[in-house]
Amino acid sequence: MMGELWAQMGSLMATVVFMYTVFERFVPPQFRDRVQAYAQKFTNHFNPYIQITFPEFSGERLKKSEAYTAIQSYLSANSSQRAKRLKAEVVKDSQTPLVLSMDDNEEITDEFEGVKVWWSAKKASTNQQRYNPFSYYGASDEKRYYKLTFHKRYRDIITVSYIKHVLKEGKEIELSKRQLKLYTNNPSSGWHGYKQSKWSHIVFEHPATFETLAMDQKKKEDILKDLVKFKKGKDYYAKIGKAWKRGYLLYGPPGTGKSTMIAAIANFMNYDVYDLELTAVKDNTELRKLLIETPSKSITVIEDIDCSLDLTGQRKKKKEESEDEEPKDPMRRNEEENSKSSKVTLSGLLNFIDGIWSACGGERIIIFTTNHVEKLDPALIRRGRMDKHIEMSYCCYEAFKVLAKNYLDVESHQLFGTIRQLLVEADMSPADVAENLMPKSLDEDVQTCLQKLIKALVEAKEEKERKRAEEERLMELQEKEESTQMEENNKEKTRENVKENGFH
Ligand SMILES: Nc1ncnc2c1ncn2[C@@H]1O[C@H](COP(=O)(O)OP(=O)(O)OP(=O)(O)O)[C@@H](O)[C@H]1O
Ligand SMILES: [Mg+2]
Repeated sequence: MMGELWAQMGSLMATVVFMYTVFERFVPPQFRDRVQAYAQKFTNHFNPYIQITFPEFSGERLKKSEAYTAIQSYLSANSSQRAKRLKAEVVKDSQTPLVLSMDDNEEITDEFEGVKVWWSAKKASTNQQRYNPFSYYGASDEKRYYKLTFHKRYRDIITVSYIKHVLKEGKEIELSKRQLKLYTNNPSSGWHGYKQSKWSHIVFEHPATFETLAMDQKKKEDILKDLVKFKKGKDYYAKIGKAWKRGYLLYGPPGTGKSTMIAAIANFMNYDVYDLELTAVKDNTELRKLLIETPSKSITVIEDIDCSLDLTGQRKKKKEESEDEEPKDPMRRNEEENSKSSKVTLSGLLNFIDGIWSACGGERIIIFTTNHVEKLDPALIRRGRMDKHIEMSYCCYEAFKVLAKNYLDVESHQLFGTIRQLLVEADMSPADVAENLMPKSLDEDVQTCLQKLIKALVEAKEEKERKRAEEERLMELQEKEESTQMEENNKEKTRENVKENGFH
């Protein structure tokens, strides 16, 4: 039986070799293309399978194809179990340094809605014999590509749904595996020249997560729900005709976890962070250039927005000017306007966030933080612009319990009751609570750390009471002064009346 099969294969091979020799010998080169095309047509007529290739490099400038990379990730996720020959590569910017993918000429099968397809990784050498120093494929001029084969009966399902599904999943796998980055803006003096760019980055490795973030549980769940809704909201935002972006304003006293929350959001969403230092931005034009370079799936952060700029200045100045009775010297006015236009302004920032920026790529989050929400211009924080205002407050009992679990690995203790009471009476930031909870030496046990915190809380409570008493004293003093002043004014008025009317 086997012998017969070998004999048949041998004669088939011989026929192929014979036909190839005839083709090379007798068909003149100018007709070879045409003969090949006819032969292809002939075989296609009987071949029920369709093949699609996805080359590694495409386009005129031979850019690495996004589709190829996405397919590679998609296939890698499965091929390490299914393919027998694997290729191990060290991939830059990935959480797992060694990535396994199917080796050249290896084939695996996949199934989609009951349809079977075949994927193979191929490598072809180009005809270029000469060494080409500008080649994208390296000295050997090898072209790699993936080949997808399926039955022509399933043409629609594969070309319409399956390929879309592969690319989407591949991209998601890529994103979940990549290392997050923290970008900071370079001063514009360094924007030009070789290899200079507007943003510099380092690997973002902040360990903060929503589990370790100490805050009111309900508030935390609320934020998480909001983020999940945003992540899945592509179609929803398109339906309502709104740009797919979300603005958060985090406000609260120092050390209450605003920056920690940003890190937790980045880790949860798997987004890069673009930390925009406004004081290093010269004017609105520069601001636009920086913002336009932030990609989708990113968080743009502007910390301490109240300190970065006098964002309310412009509006106030305008008002003061209109109240000014004397018109200004035109030269001075010109100078002032020039200096104004060469700065980053509130309106420049807002116009850009609301306008063009929203149109260039979705899935972006912008976060402002401030210690003084009351100082911000209402225009900056109105709804629609900053979708969610999140107050990060002094440590409450629930937040303390998270910190005690994080720092001391305890969930209950007899001192918790005292601490609960003191947290209501004293104002202490989670940063200070954490600092007191952290054991400073090996012989500091849970009891010692909790007592340390109680002592600090008692001091904070006394300090708060002292401050309140001082404020009350000042208020009383001010009220007294005002009433004396009013009495004086009344007396003055009576004296004037007496003078004018001439009677007592
Ligand atoms: N809510 C919190 N949960 C967990 N850790 C916290 C929290 N708040 C503060 N911390 C701890 O305190 C440190 C300082 O907190 P963070 O920098 O997030 O405060 P912030 O609100 O951004 O302060 P600032 O207003 O000064 O920028 C963090 O490194 C973290 O360890
Ligand atoms: Mg901060």
